[in-house]
Amino acid sequence: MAAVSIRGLRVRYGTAPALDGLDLDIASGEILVLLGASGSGKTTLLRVAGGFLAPDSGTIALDGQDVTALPPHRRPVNTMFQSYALFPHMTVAGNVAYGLRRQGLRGPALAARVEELLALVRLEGFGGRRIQALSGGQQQRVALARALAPRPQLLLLDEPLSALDRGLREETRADLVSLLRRTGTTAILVTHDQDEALATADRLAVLNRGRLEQVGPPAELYERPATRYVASFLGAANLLEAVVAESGPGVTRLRLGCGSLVAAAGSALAPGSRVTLALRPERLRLDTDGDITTQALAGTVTDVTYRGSTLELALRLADGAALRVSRPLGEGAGPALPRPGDPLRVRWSPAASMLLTQ
Ligand SMILES: Nc1ncnc2c1ncn2[C@@H]1O[C@H](COP(=O)(O)OP(=O)(O)OP(=O)(O)O)[C@@H](O)[C@H]1O
Repeated sequence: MAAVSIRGLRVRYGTAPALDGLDLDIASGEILVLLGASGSGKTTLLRVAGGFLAPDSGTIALDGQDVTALPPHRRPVNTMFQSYALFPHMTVAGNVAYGLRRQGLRGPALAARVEELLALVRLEGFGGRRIQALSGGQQQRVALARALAPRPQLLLLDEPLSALDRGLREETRADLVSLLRRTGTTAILVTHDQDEALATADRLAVLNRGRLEQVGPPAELYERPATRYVASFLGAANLLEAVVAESGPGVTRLRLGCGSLVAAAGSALAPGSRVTLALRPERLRLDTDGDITTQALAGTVTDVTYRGSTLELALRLADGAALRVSRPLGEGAGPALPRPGDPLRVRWSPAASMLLTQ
């Protein structure tokens, strides 16, 4: 279980940089989740960390020891691939034992360690099974046991749950986190799934074009995104262009494209400067909710989607800008649902406004 220190990592394929001078520190035992659009450099970072790709420049160190030049089998890092890459002709025990044999473990010590690992992933008694005779979830656990077998100081997980169907994903995700915690494993996990990222990460790192846009605990990135990319990538966000009308202590007044003047928490922006106001759909309320928020925008309903636990509304504002609203549906919410064409006012508190300048 090592602390990881990545400094100035650069990788180029041809001319375009896949990693563009990346710095990242990961604490010992931490689960860092990498999130980013397709092509942002996530796989490239895992390949460099695993030793499968040499960076053009930069270093990666584990507990202060530079491992940048070490080949994959010489560094205390293991990768669990999206495809699991299990050996289909071997048994479950054979797969788990593979890396241990390469480390020189034999006989009863090897058998005991394999049993220990199978117990860890709740597959006791499955050692003699063929890989093809396992469910997807069980194969995932074999792959995890095999990856953890040599006690790697850093575990790299590339979309570890993507092969599982939805029902199994949440259960397996919780198992995976508990296993990483129990073994104290430092992990970098790549996922495309935002919910999974928010639920799994100690810290999230959002990559955009080979650079880190923001790194921090999930709630911090969700509540205080630093950039438009992070705001729109992590959860849904309405992004409204605005001009700063005035900026006083703790509060900024903005003129939106639809002409409305609204207040947002935060200050120290020059009047006249262009900003983006980001609003989470679930932080918007309907006028009919009758609460104490201070400002409203008028729009027309363009689309209504009933999701059982929530109602998703699409609105169009006076200037044509679209606004998404998500409201929880409680008891008896059925009869009075808004309909396309209805005029509707949405309210929100200044504290729910996220002001973005980049
Ligand atoms: N072997 C390669 N040769 C040339 N370009 C590559 C190669 N591998 C990746 N790239 C490019 O490098 C950039 C980063 O790719 P990478 O696979 O790291 O992204 P990613 O974030 O993992 O994407 P995805 O989510 O689609 O897996 C992309 O622009 C990609 O096209």
